[in-house]
Amino acid sequence: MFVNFSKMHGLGNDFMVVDNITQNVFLSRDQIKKLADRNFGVGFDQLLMVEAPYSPELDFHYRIFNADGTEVEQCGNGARCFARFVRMKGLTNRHKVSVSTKSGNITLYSEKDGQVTVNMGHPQFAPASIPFKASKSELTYIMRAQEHTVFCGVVSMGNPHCVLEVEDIDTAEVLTLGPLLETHERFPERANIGFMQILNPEHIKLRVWERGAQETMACGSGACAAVVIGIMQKKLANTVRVDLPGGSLQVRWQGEGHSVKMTGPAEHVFDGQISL
Ligand SMILES: N[C@H](CCC[C@H](N)C(=O)O)C(=O)O
Repeated sequence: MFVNFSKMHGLGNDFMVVDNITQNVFLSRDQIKKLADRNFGVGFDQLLMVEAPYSPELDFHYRIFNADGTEVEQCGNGARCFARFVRMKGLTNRHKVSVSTKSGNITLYSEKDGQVTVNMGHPQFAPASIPFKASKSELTYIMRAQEHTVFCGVVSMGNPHCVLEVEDIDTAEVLTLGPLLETHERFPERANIGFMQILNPEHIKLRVWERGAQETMACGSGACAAVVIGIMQKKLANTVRVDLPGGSLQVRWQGEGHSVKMTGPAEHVFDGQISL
């Protein structure tokens, strides 16, 4: 079986994007893990599948698989690349597309300057919606992992996020605390772990240890989660610049009852074909 794909990235968070409308591709978890391998496969953080919509009022269905082969509910950087891919491949000529994901519907807007804005939907805080083991919803939780005790915010952007505030992003213990918290027993579906340094209410720095992909150059849903947590803790304004190792995103949120908007680039690197 041959699979045609595009290699794309959002600020270095990189993707293998497959048109599963004009192709009929089924990949097992093991095949996805092999394709994700940066030495023996294509190499990517996530695999994105473009599929036909499940209902007439939507334009596409959007499936996301982490490098470890697990299917997940949301990928913000991937959504921007999805928007560029469907126009680039002639699957639509619309600047605004509505797509369903495992966790709900999102809307993608291809801007004239080449950037893409994603309406990421409403953040969810109820522990059961994350999912997260807690008796009630709190602004800040205490988490213990081995010898570490940390204070964090927890939110779902469709996918689960745990956000810690740190003094200095460059010395944050991302590689030790990240995996410990990703697999913490209080996260039954695991979680993405964000390390946020607040420079001022309109500007943060962020590193993310991603569930199923380790530390990535950028995490779109993680940027939204960090801004939402910062706003809930009354430390951030409603429009924030988020500097990630791979570049910057703009995240906007007017508060509870509103959806989160994220704007940033989406780059096409090359097209390829792989035989399986
Ligand atoms: N690792 C995430 C999926 C990809 C999210 C990230 N690449 C983004 O841009 O939002 C998870 O397991 O929920």
